[in-house]
Amino acid sequence: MRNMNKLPPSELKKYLAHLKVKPSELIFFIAKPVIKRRALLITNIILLFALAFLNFLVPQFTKTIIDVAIPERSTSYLVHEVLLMLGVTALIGLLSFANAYLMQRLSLEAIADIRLATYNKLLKQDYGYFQDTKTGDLMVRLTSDIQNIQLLVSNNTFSLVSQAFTFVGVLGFLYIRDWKMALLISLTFPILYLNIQFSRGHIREANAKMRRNLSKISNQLQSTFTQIELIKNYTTEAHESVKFDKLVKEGNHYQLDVTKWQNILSPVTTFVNTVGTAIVLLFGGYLIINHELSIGELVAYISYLALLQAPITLISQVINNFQNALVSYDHIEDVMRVTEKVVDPVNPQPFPNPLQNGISLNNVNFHYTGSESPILSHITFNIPAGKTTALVGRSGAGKTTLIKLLTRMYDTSAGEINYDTTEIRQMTLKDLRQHISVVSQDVTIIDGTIAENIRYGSFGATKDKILQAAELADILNFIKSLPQGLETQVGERGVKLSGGQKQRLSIARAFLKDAPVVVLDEATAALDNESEKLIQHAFDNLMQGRTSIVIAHRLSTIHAAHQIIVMDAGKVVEKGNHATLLQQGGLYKMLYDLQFE
Ligand SMILES: Nc1ncnc2c1ncn2[C@@H]1O[C@H](COP(=O)(O)OP(=O)(O)OP(=O)(O)O)[C@@H](O)[C@H]1O
Repeated sequence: MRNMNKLPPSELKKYLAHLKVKPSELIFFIAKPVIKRRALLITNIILLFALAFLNFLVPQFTKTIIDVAIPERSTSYLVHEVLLMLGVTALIGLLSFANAYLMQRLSLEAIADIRLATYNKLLKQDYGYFQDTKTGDLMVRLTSDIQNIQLLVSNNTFSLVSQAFTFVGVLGFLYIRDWKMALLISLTFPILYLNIQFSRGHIREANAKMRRNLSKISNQLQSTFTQIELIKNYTTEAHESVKFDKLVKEGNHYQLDVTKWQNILSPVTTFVNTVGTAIVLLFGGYLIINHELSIGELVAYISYLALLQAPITLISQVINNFQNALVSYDHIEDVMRVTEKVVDPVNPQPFPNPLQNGISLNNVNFHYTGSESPILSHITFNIPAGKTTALVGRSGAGKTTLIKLLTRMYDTSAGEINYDTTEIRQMTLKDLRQHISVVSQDVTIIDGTIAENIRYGSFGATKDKILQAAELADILNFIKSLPQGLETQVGERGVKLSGGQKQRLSIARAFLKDAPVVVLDEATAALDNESEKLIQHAFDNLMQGRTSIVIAHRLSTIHAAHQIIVMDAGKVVEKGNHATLLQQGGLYKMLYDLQFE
């Protein structure tokens, strides 16, 4: 996946000014999973230092060849030194390979820890968190943001450490040999650094704009193809063409900007590097003429110069990677620092199974975070064990919200919900939710086979159990009619399931779960009579002997409910059974009459 999350430097600066995290926190964050892999880390550090030392050694062979072997006219010494040089270079190649491979392993393993921790933290978040956060933002955190951090745990960063070591060593060596020459060379370093920073800044800016332009172009293409009927009916081809042309030209402008800065960077860098070489040649040449330096030493100095220039290029890259990682870390910390509100108790009580009395709601109030107006107020009623309670009311009355409280997707703002005598917050979320099956209107079908869909959550279930659950949910005949039966792929590419079939599949899933409490949210979408009967039959089977709460949209289906709770604008306005409520002539009767007019 292309990393879309690298900000252009102009925005990066603004972002960095408002970060909630400190650079030291990022270092600690990355260091933790890296240090945990002690063996890999130590091996990599040893390899890096060995490489730094070997790189320092190579110019010494050239020096010896020019200064000793050639003047002494010793062929054996010459061959000996050349072979040694080749051997060391081959060793450098081998160690570089091992270092790159092991470094990548360390990086991938450490980042896997961070990715998993972020994913687990997200999974633990309250249901409400996902309602309030954009899915796209969460996706970016787990992909591009993590990728930015991974760039920091890379060979570049680590080799910067070893190159810095070489840098200090070589520069120190040069200062001791000839401080004037070393000083003059050092003067070229800030120029080199500023040139790289300046040009790279422009390249990054233009690159980021180019990425945005590319995504605009792809959006324009997508909307053109999906809205082709609209375009043709309103003859807006010319209008769309002008928009497209503008985008392409904008892209060209950024592309040319990248080319311009890349082509400024490279000759300027070469020139500044050559100025360094010229200084060495001038000074070195002067020293040779005065017999203060050997030719071999001069050649070695020129090789050392390259070792001094390499970390300067690298440092600019690492600084940029660090800044990007800092922004991404801030994003990840946004997730990490959210504390869940719906949490397990310190001393949990077990779910009272089997329920003796049922579920009671005492003076329950609720409002969503951010909205002050109550969605539910003063809700008090009992849901008797082993019987069916129906919730009815106009759209928006708060029925679904009430059900979300029963499974503790949200905590009540005030009041209590008790399962027998155990208050809902005294049980662990896992224990509570394992004892409740929810069949909601928006059935979730996972991308997989029919068997996988039924088995979801009861992973150990045998094939016989799955078939039994399918039969009880009135979906077995349909499954048998499919050529691949239980192994048929549903989801994106597979069989298209009808709304009714999806509902019955989720009822089968609930049968397999076999929880003592069931919550059914009847589908509001109109189903044909046959499908409705099948679902009703499956529902009746599921409710048999269980404590059931059903949100009924079609009032014909709840004649037999033990109790009907009528809600309006977040309050319970009527309670009773079908006959008594009709007699009362209130809201229930009105809704009922409306449906059968
Ligand atoms: N996540 C949310 N944040 C803020 N308000 C919400 C949220 N979900 C629902 N609401 C509001 O809460 C009220 C009750 O909604 P709820 O879904 O509980 O009603 P309902 O009785 O189940 O309706 P329907 O029969 O149409 O499904 C509505 O006014 C709705 O706009």
